[in-house]
Amino acid sequence: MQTLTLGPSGTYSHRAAQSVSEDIEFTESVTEIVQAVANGAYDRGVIPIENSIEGSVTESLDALAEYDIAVVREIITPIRHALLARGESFETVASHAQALAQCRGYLEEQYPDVELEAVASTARGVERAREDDSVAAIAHPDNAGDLETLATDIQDKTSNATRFLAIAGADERSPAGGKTSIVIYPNSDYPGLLLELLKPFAERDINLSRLESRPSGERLGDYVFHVDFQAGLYEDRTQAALEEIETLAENGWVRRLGSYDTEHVVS
Ligand SMILES: O=C(O)C(=O)C[C@]1(C(=O)O)C=C[C@@H](O)C=C1
Repeated sequence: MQTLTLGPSGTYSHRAAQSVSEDIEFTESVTEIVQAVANGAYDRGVIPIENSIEGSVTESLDALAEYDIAVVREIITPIRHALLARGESFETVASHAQALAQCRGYLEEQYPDVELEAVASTARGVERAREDDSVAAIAHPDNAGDLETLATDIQDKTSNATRFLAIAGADERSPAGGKTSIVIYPNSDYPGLLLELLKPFAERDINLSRLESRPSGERLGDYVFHVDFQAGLYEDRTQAALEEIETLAENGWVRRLGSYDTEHVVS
């Protein structure tokens, strides 16, 4: 299965994608991954969606609201960062913005004067450190190669974990699975709207595992809601809840991304 994920080789996305396929290619944009799967250029994509310290990967959420794809699996993996460099004297730390944020406390305490450089991925940061001895990288320790591992486990919490989604073409959307993701764009605004959108789940005892709002981009204060819940699309209660939500969102749209199961990858 041809799979596209965030590169270059050695990213955490790459590690998660290895549980999906052996045939992996790379790009340095999450939006491009979703786009390439939506237009059929790849069978699968693996994208980071949420981190336990830093929260949403907003580019991923926005791409899921924009392109018609299916979510077919959720992959949760612990994230343990190392500090890698050609030597001990460096002036800049390069990594993915999420990784820099996950190590904020460590960096402020140990290296208060370094500059932080956000790059497309952790593995791209490693390439920067390889090219330039004034740059250190934050990445998975397996990326060290000829670099020195100056510190390990530098994330601010040992429980640091990221949730990835495996995505496929819309024709592979499945009703089966213990979890479902949907995106709601009500395109209206009145007191109690969000309460009304959530009631159909509460009334059927469907547990929400996540609710995130993102700007619709249409006008200030107008939102798209990303909702994950612990039930499958195959269940009657899910279908009934979604029918009610579709009626409430008749000025906008509801996208059913699909049902899926969770895999925990420890690597
Ligand atoms: O840069 C990487 O290695 C990625 O796979 C991206 C990413 C992210 O976007 O959250 C994935 C896991 C970690 O949380 C840090 C970075």
